[in-house]
Amino acid sequence: MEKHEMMSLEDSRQLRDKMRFFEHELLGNHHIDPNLYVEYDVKRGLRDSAGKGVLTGLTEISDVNGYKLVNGRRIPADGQLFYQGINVQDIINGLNGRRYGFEEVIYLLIFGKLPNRDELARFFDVMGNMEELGGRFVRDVVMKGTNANIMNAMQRCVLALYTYDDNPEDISPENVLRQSLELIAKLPEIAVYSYHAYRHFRKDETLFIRNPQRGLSLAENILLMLRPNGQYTELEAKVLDIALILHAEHGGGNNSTFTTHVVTSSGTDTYSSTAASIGSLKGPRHGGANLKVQNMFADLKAHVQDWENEDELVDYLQKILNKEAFDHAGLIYGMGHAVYTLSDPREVILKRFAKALADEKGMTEEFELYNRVEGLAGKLIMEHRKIFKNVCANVDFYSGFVYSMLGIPQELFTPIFAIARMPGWSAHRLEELISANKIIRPAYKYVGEHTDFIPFEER
Ligand SMILES: CC(=O)SCCNC(=O)CCNC(=O)[C@H](O)C(C)(C)COP(=O)(O)OP(=O)(O)OC[C@H]1O[C@@H](n2cnc3c(N)ncnc32)[C@H](O)[C@@H]1OP(=O)(O)O
Ligand SMILES: O=C([O-])CC(=O)C(=O)O
Repeated sequence: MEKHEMMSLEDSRQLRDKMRFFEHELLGNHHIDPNLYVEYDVKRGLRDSAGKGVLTGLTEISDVNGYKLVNGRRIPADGQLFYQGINVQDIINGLNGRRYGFEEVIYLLIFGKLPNRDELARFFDVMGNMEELGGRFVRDVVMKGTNANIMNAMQRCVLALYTYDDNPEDISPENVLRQSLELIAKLPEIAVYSYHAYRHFRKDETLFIRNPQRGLSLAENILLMLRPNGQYTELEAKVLDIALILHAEHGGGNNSTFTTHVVTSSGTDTYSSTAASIGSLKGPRHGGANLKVQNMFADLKAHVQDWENEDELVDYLQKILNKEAFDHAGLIYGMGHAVYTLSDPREVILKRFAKALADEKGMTEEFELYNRVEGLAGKLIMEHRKIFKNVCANVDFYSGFVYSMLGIPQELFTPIFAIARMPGWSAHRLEELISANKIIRPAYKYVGEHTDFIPFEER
C-alpha cells in the first residue's frame, strides 16, 4: 500500500510534529562517552586497535588475506581470496573463458570439492528442478506490495517462501541443504521479477515475465529474464558469471555472513536467516556500496567540470570526507576494506573487465575517471582519517560500472550481489549447524548508572 493511502497528508504532517518530541527524548538521553571504549578495551566493530578482526569462529569455507608474514611480522600485501583452499584467480583462469563457472563454485563452497562432469550434470539437473517459482507465488507474493528497493522485496519474498515449504522448521543439515539449494536456484527469479513488478506497478512500464530456461547457467538466465527481448551475448553472460563467482563468498566475518552465523546459532529457520543476511548486505557499508558508488560518480560528474583535473577531483573528494558533498556520510564508497590492505583481488579482476568493456562500448573516458578517483581516494582517506593502514579500492568500486555496461539497472546491483552471496551464506549456515552448534552471545559492558525506580505519580 502506498504511504498516502494509509494516512492523509495532513495526518502524517501532524504525526511528524508529534514525533519531534520523542526524537528529542531519544537523542537527549543516549550518549556513550567514546573514551569508555578505550578504558574498557572494547573492540569496536569487533576489531582490535590495529583493525584486525576479533577471532570469533573457525571455517573451512574460505580464506581472506590482506597481509603476509615476514619474520613473524604482519606486512600489508596484495589481497588473496581462497574458496575451499583454491585461489579464486585460479578458479577463473581454469574456466579458460569456455565454461560458465558459478555453478561449479556453488558446488565447491557447499560440498567442499570441485565437481567432475557427472557431478556437475546432476547438480544442474537438481537446480533446474528447483528454480521454478510457480505462477501462484509470482502472482500472490512477487507482484503484491512492490518495492522500489529490490533487496527489501527479496526479503519479503524469501520470508513468504516459508509458507510454501512443507517442512520449514526442520534444521537438520539434510533439510537445510534442500532449502539452501532452492533459495540459490530461486533468488534470480525473485530479484528479476520483483524488478519487473516495480517497473510496472510503480513506473507504469510494460510488464513482461519470462521463465528461466533449464540447462542455462544462472548468469544466462538472469540476462534472459531481465531483457525485454531475452537476448544477450556470450561475452555479457560470461562477464556476469565471473562477477557472480567473485562475490560468492568472503569468509565468516563479513557482516552478512556473520549475520548468518549469529542468526543460525539461535536455531531459527533458513528463511529467517536468509532474510536477515539480505538485510545486512543491503547496507551501504557492505554490499549496498555498489549502488552508492554509482550514485557518487553521478554526483561527482554533476559537480566536477573537468574530469581530468586532479585538483578539482581532490576538492570534491575532500568535500565528501568532510561530509559536505554527496550523501554527507563522510565515506568515499568503494574504497577501504576491513581485511585487505594493498589490494582487493576481486577488484583487480573486475577492473580488467571494466576496462575491456569500456573500450568496447566507447566508455573509456568514464573508465579513466574511475581509475583517477581510485588513484587519489585511498591516500586522501588515509590523510583525512589519520590512519596508517593502506586504503585500497574494494570489490564494489567497479562492479556497478561493469553491471551498467551490461545493461543491468541500478536497482539490481545489490540484488545481484545477494544472488551471488547466497551460496556463501548457505555454506556458512550449514557449517554453523554441523560444526559450531553453540548460541553466539558476546558480552556488552553496562556503562550507565543504576537508579531507583520512581513511582508513576512522582515523575
Ligand atoms: C563487499 C563489501 O562489503 S566491501 C566494502 C564496501 N563498503 C564501502 O565501500 C563503503 C566505504 N568503505 C567503508 O566504509 C570502510 O572502508 C569499510 C566499512 C569497508 C571498512 O571499514 P573499517 O574496517 O572500519 O576500515 P578501517 O578500519 O580501515 O578504517 C579506518 C578508518 O578509516 C575510515 N574509512 C575507511 N574507509 C573509508 C572510506 N571509504 N571513506 C571514508 N572513510 C573511510 C573508517 O571509517 C575508519 O574511521 P573510524 O576509525 O573513525 O571509524
Ligand atoms: O569481508 C568483508 O568485510 C566485506 C566483503 O568484502 C565481502 O563481504 O565481500
